[in-house]
Amino acid sequence: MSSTAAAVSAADAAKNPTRPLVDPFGRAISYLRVSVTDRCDFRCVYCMAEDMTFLPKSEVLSLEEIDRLASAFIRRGTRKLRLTGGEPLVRRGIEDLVKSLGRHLKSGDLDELTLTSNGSQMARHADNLFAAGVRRVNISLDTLDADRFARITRWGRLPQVLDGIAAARAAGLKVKLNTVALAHENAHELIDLMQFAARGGHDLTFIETMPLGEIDQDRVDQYLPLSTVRRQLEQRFTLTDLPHRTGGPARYVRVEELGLQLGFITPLTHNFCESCNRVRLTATGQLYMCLGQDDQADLRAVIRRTSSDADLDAALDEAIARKPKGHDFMIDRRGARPAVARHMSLTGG
Ligand SMILES: Nc1nc2c(ncn2[C@@H]2O[C@H](COP(=O)(O)OP(=O)(O)OP(=O)(O)O)[C@@H](O)[C@H]2O)c(=O)[nH]1
Ligand SMILES: C[S@@+](CC[C@H](N)C(=O)[O-])C[C@H]1O[C@@H](n2cnc3c(N)ncnc32)[C@H](O)[C@@H]1O
Ligand code: SF4
Ligand code: SF4
Repeated sequence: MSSTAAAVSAADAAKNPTRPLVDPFGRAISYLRVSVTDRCDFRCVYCMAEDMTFLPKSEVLSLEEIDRLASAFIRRGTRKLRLTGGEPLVRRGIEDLVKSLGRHLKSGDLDELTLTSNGSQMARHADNLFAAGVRRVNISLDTLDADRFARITRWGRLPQVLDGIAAARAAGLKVKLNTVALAHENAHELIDLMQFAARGGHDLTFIETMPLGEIDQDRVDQYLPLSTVRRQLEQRFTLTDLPHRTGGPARYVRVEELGLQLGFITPLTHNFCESCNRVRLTATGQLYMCLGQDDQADLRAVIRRTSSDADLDAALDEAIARKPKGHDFMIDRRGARPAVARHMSLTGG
């Protein structure tokens, strides 16, 4: 962006700080995903290398800084806020942050405060999340087989996650399960996962693996296109398209025979960027305008330099003006093209 354009948006922001954030393609930004930590107690094979190094704690935003940035987005039109990670529930003080952000639900400035979690720590947090106003959580579950679970997550244990899912339900939270479709691991288990979700009254979303960051395995080997999965499911089940959207990228169907709401997240076989409504804040305060691109804006530098909301508004305008049209990642038989070197855990997916 030119310095003149930046100056114009800074002046505009100062005049009208509550103006919604709209990108150059006319897409309003109403969904902020915040990675509260890049650390995790699992090492999923599609997400991280086993010897992953994490950010020094000194670089990570304090809970107050996260609150300030998230609140600025809410003031500028964010209606949905998702805390993610790494594993958000391993961040010390996470319950205080959720409680504090819950004030925006009470004031009506936010429609949804939610979390994406691996479920390992959910059992001890579920009641407090509900009390803070969270009503829905997404929990990752790639398999129901304990050995396979240990192989995929490397450090995770299935019973702990199943307990977490049950505790979330018992606390009154609606659960959406996230399953990354993996060619040689869970391809033959997807229907079992659908039946498990239907029995528990959970929604379920299948996700195509995306080429972000170096991992120890070959992504081409892992990749299972969801267009193939959907065709196979259609031979056995009646899938009715649902208009219902959550503000996230999933397209939903109802699996009539199971009474299940099933989502497909298909960045590779069916790009959904044209209706993108979201940006991502990392634990160090970098704002990524697109999951599949490298460009970022350093919001930590802004809030550590000034307490002025007008300056922060100007920085948000400048960042959103740079939001790209979409991602460039690709996986096919010829290989995988990682558009970005960073791992999913840095931006929280
Ligand atoms: N390519 C792409 N993938 C995304 C985007 N947003 C979320 N995902 C992926 O979708 C998967 C599930 O993400 P979740 O954290 O459960 O969030 P969600 O799908 O927005 O959640 P809902 O609110 O339940 O719709 C993860 O693998 C994310 O990386 C996006 O903007 N682009
Ligand atoms: C990065 S994790 C962070 C939250 C939490 N640790 C969890 O696993 O749910 C968010 C989501 O991204 C998914 N994910 C991680 N790496 C991915 C990849 N390379 N491609 C597609 N989805 C991925 C995970 O399965 C999870 O559903
Ligand atoms: S997908 Fe989630 S649980 Fe698995 S390693 Fe990545 S951040 Fe951790
Ligand atoms: S890949 Fe980028 S543009 Fe596409 S939906 Fe995700 S964040 Fe939006």
